[in-house]
Amino acid sequence: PVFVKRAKTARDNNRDLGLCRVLLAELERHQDAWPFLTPVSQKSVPGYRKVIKKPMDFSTIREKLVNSQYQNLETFIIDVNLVYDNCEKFNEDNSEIGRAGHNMRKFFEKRWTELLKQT
Ligand SMILES: Cn1cc(C(=O)NCCN2CCCC2)ccc1=O
Repeated sequence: PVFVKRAKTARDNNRDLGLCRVLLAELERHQDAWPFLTPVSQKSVPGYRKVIKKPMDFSTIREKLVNSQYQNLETFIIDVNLVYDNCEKFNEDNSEIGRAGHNMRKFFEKRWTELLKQT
């Protein structure tokens, strides 16, 4: 009957750490990465500290990856998406940084789905 649970097939996570390294390297060298390479300066960007509760940037993600602070691919993807969500919250879509955020999110979505489809 339809309600009989089928055994969940776990996906093979053995390549995930390498995948995170590849993905992060591609994000860091993307031409639209410049607003996200280092933490937003809470001193020189008025309002940032108050508005953005969980700041995140590529150098912080790099630090966490190097220090084995990501449990799995999911927690890595959550941090990358936090970069883009913070950017959307703080910047107009029609602004230099707002557009860079949309471009970077699109690029990331495309690349991790491509890499995950790879056998
Ligand atoms: C993601 N984000 C970034 C900024 C920002 O100004 N980043 C510094 C960019 N500069 C580039 C060369 C030195 C620093 C402001 C708001 C925001 O949401």
